[in-house]
Amino acid sequence: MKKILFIGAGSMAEALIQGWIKQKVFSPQEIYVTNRSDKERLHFLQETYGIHCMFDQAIFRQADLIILAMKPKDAIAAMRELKPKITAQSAILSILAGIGIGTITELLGSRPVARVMPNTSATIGMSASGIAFNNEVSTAQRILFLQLLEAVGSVIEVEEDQLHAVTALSGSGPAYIYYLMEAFERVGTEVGLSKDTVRLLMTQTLAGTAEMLKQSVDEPDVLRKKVTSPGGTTEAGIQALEQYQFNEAIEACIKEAEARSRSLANG
Ligand SMILES: NC(=O)C1=CN([C@@H]2O[C@H](COP(=O)(O)OP(=O)(O)OC[C@H]3O[C@@H](n4cnc5c(N)ncnc54)[C@H](OP(=O)(O)O)[C@@H]3O)[C@@H](O)[C@H]2O)C=CC1
Ligand SMILES: O=C(O)[C@@H]1CCC=N1
Repeated sequence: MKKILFIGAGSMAEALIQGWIKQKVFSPQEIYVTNRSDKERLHFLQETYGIHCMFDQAIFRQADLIILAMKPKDAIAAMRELKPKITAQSAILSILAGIGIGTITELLGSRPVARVMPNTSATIGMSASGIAFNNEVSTAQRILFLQLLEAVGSVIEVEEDQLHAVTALSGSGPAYIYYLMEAFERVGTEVGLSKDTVRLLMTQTLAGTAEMLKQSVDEPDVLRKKVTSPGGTTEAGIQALEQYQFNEAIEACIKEAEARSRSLANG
């Protein structure tokens, strides 16, 4: 029986807990969760998933794996608080945006650390995660960390510095798509459809488009041109996107998010 300890009980901790329980990676009895002060939240998680939220402090010393899942702005204080409670035997899996492995080992001592950037689709086993390791991670631990992320979606190993870009793209990515869906629903209803119909049409369109990109040998621009008839509706739509500087907006979006990830390391 393993002891998996989450420090932080927010939306991303819940996504991983849900995913790991659903995929039977860990049983609820193996999962321990703590936060700063929100008792109601812990009660909810305990009732919903059957995990441990009120437990003996000895668990801190016995944890096989500790997951850092607080906001980056709270991370330094949380790690300072954590250090005296834990032993050298616990490995760390950090999902903190921006905060480097060097900072983590500086505060928690030299130990195996996997720095991961998942996304909230881990809830349904569809996360796209990036991962980087420090040199303390053994081959067996590396395989185990990869399995943990594969259980909740796909995972790709990157250089640690590239995790800022991963954060800007796939970490934040679900929010961009939800924002896009909000716009589709708003405008779709203006042009005569019900919100439910727009949701049905556009979720299937997003899923179908993603699957085409996965299965096709063609680049996105080739696939786009196959949709775009000369003088047709798509051409009119794309011209409007260009007129409203779609490319500039996307460039600013990703670069601002990447820069923010880098700046989160500095508090
Ligand atoms: N949300 C997302 O889509 C993604 C988030 N991440 C990363 O995951 C991390 C968590 O994000 P998210 O789940 O959205 O955050 P939330 O704000 O939902 O949750 C943060 C949690 O951290 C707890 N916390 C704060 N300080 C401490 C402390 N000193 N000791 C113990 N627990 C503490 C909070 O407790 P309390 O409520 O009691 O204050 C809360 O349970 C962030 O670092 C973020 O960058 C990564 C990928 C995607
Ligand atoms: O917004 C954030 O900072 C976190 C990191 C990626 C998704 N959410």
